[in-house]
Amino acid sequence: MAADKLPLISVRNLQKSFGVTKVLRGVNFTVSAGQIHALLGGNGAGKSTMIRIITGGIRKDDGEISLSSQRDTEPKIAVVHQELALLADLSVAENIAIVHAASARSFVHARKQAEIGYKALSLIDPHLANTALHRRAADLSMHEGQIVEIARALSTGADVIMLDEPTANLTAGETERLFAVLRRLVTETNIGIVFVSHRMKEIRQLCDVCTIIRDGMTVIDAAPLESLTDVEIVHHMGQPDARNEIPARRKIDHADVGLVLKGPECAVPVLKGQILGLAGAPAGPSQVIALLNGTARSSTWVLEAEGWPERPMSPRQAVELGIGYVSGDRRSKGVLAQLPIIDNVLASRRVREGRVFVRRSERAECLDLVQALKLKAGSILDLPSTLSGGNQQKLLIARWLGMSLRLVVFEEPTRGVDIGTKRDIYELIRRMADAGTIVIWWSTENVELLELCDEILAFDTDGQAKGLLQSSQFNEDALADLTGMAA
Ligand SMILES: Nc1ncnc2c1ncn2[C@@H]1O[C@H](COP(=O)(O)OP(=O)(O)OP(=O)(O)O)[C@@H](O)[C@H]1O
Repeated sequence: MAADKLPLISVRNLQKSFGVTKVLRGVNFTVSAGQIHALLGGNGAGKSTMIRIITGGIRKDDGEISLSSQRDTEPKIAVVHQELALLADLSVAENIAIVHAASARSFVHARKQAEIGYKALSLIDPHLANTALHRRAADLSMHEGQIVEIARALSTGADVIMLDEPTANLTAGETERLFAVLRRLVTETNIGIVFVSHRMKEIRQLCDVCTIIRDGMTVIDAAPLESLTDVEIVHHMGQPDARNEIPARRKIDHADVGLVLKGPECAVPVLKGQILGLAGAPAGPSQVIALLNGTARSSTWVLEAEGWPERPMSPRQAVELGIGYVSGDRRSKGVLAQLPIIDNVLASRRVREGRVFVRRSERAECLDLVQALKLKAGSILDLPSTLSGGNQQKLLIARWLGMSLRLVVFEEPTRGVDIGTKRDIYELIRRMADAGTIVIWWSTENVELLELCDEILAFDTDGQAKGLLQSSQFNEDALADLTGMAA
């Protein structure tokens, strides 16, 4: 067998149940050396469960797994999960170096840690490499944490690196750099890479082959990507309607200004029912978002809207004013991990209406919302941790569905969401806007902003607002230029 085709991971007929739910029903998966392998499937198909079994996080019920290395060492697999897994009290350098086990102890080794951290980080973010090595992981933004985790995985010297939705939260420029590094690693060191993503454009840009899992079974096994069209891929994933067009927009009344966002040297009027996209690195959009969701303690941005203060003083006040917010950081700012799905879904209604006692009708109310989003859950009394990543994201959106809101703020709402569900979410966003709600939406996926928004406010990497694009001026290059991310 040619060295570059050596199977590094070989999974045959993998089976796994959680209680009575059979999640994996015969998964085959082969990752070869020198290959970037797209692992595809709808939300809840079983991708993360398989990864957790391969890496020893949970036990299989049945099936064969064999791992090989190209060196004379134990095979090593590094994973970047959808949810960040940094040790909050350790520094960035310590977090990166910790995977190099024996070197994480003495003073000399502390210097070594900084060296390892610097080398790893400068692969994708030279600025972070120069500034963040000694910061505590707890003080990093989600975006910075994501970069640190990826850098850590890249620095392990693993035979296979698995990346689960790594580009959510990365800007276009960072994604470009990451892809270049991955390609270089594969060419120079002949490792295998597994890329789990729902972003078709990126999959095509980066990957050589794909495996598609549907309802816990492999339906396409390591096929070259060029042998499948997008429509075929989506069809194999069991999402026949995924390429439906989003219905045309209702006409917006241009005299009907709902609020004005006032920033340093700019004022952006936003019409009722308008979808305003925020594009660019998080520095700028996160200031606007913090202003709107009531978490900004001081801000260079203020609001001007009838009956509203310049700045909501707390998240509670924001909800009471009729402002909804879907956080991009679902683990620490979104999902209420200790409460069942029903409480998670109904949380904002309860805050808004000051409900203290749980109403009997709430069960039906929750089931309606779960159904409207096709949220795949065993029972609404289960904890959110039993949901797949994409379904946890739907849970956060369900929270605001059907509520009468003046404004809703979305932060990467399609993060980890499969292609079919993305279209459902786009439609929901459109419907909210058509009902007169202002939608403010930050996404790092410029393509979706260009498809759905009426206007896009672009920020450069330093957080300065650089321009407001009207829909007639929309194109990818203009947006890349304004956000300072032209390739
Ligand atoms: N501990 C658990 N208990 C019960 N069910 C679980 C548990 N972990 C996962 N599941 C279920 O297993 C199914 C597969 O989940 P998994 O996370 O593997 O999907 P996925 O393909 O990675 O989806 P996504 O694209 O949304 O991340 C889901 O329906 C999920 O609800």
